[in-house]
Amino acid sequence: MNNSQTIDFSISVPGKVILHGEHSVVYGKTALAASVNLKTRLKFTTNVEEGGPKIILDLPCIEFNHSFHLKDLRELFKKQEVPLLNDAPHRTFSLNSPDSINFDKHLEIAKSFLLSQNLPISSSQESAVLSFLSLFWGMFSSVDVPLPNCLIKVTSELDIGAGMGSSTAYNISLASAFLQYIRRYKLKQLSDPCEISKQGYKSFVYCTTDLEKFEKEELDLISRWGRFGDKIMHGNPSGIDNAVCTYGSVIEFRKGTHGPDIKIIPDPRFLKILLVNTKIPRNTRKLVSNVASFKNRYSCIVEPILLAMDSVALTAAEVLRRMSQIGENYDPPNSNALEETLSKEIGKLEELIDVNQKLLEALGVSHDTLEQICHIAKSEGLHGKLTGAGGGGYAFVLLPFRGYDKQLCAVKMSYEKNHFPVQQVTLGGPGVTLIDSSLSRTYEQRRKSDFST
Ligand SMILES: Nc1ncnc2c1ncn2[C@@H]1O[C@H](COP(=O)(O)OP(=O)(O)OP(=O)(O)O)[C@@H](O)[C@H]1O
Ligand SMILES: C[C@@](O)(CCO)CC(=O)[O-]
Repeated sequence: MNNSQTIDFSISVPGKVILHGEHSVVYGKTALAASVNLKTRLKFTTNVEEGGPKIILDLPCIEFNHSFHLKDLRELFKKQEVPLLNDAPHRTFSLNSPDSINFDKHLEIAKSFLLSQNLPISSSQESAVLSFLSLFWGMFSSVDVPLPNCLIKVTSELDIGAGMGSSTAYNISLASAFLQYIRRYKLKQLSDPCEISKQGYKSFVYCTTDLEKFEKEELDLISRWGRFGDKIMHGNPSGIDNAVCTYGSVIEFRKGTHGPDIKIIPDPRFLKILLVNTKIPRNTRKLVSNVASFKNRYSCIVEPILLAMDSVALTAAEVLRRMSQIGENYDPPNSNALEETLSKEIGKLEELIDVNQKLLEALGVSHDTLEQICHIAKSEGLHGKLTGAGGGGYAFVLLPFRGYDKQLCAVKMSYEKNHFPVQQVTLGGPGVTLIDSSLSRTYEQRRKSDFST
């Protein structure tokens, strides 16, 4: 690849809704989450001119725009190697080993770099920029690829800080963009294995067959780096958010000592929800730490609550699997019996939603406003619960299989009267999606020159 050739591409990443298992997933219990049709989008363009090589980071959602000069970033790379756990040597590190980074030290160095930039910055901007710097430094330090002179712009349809995974979608979009740039720069011959590590680092032989999409192993890598970025906002995230934003669809997730156990449930096409925004800001890290301290103080009470949450998630996963199967055979108008079964299955999901909301309340992560929203749903025969870390943010209300127009209209009116914004969303759908327009152009040029010779 020629250095002066422009690379531009877009990445889109969905937000997420946790259906069951928020908080209990942190303690190794099962959780269920789905992607939503609201996205974060990243636009990456190389070769920005004016004022020397730099990376322009444009984040309109949090009103941040700054140019980082490449010479400053190069200094950071030269002065300091990425710190590894147990002071392991750098020959043990590659792009494939985000988990071997000493995160606290890494973050400390990124913070002092940010301080040296002398930027007036809010706490939300600080988290986003630290994620950018940490991912950038972590992902580029071991690879034999020059730093990109580029513009990175991230926009989003997701509300920020409300439990819809905006931070994860942001981190996953950055990790995907850095990986795409590295692939575009390094992989000249598709399908040929290529060493991408610099000398002095652990060998990482990379191979891909398609630069216009990410393969399973590449998605796994993106998800692991996304979780690395999430640590800045969340402390020690369970990994469910990065998994669902990366792979999309509906996933059953459980943490494990050797990586998470992730089962993808084929899109249960009849799942529709109404998202209701409390407009109450909350902080995921704080809520997770409140539950930890509650559990420390009352382990014998909290443990059974977490166990009950596990059973709720496992039972709901079985219901969703049955719904997916029904979906495969569904052929209206000849499916009366299937429709009856579907309504019954959705009825079970409603019961599980009610149980879980009570359990979350007992854990101390609900809020009067979230309960008011669930109460309004109940008054119209519908069922809702908080989603994500709780304490504010969003609740969701499950919509029945059909015939819910009157109820929907009534709850929407009540929510609007109480100034809670609502949005109807579809669950499931794709995870990270890549559109590389410069690649299509390159192929087009290649095709043209093939014809002319
Ligand atoms: N589009 C974006 N542009 C820049 N920064 C973003 C963007 N989306 C999220 N962020 C960063 O993520 C932070 C919000 O993270 P937080 O975990 O509190 O909320 P969330 O991800 O929306 O909710 P949850 O993690 O519970 O699903 C913001 O303060 C900002 O630093
Ligand atoms: C509250 C929590 O369970 C979900 C946040 O989206 C935290 C986590 O899983 O890391």
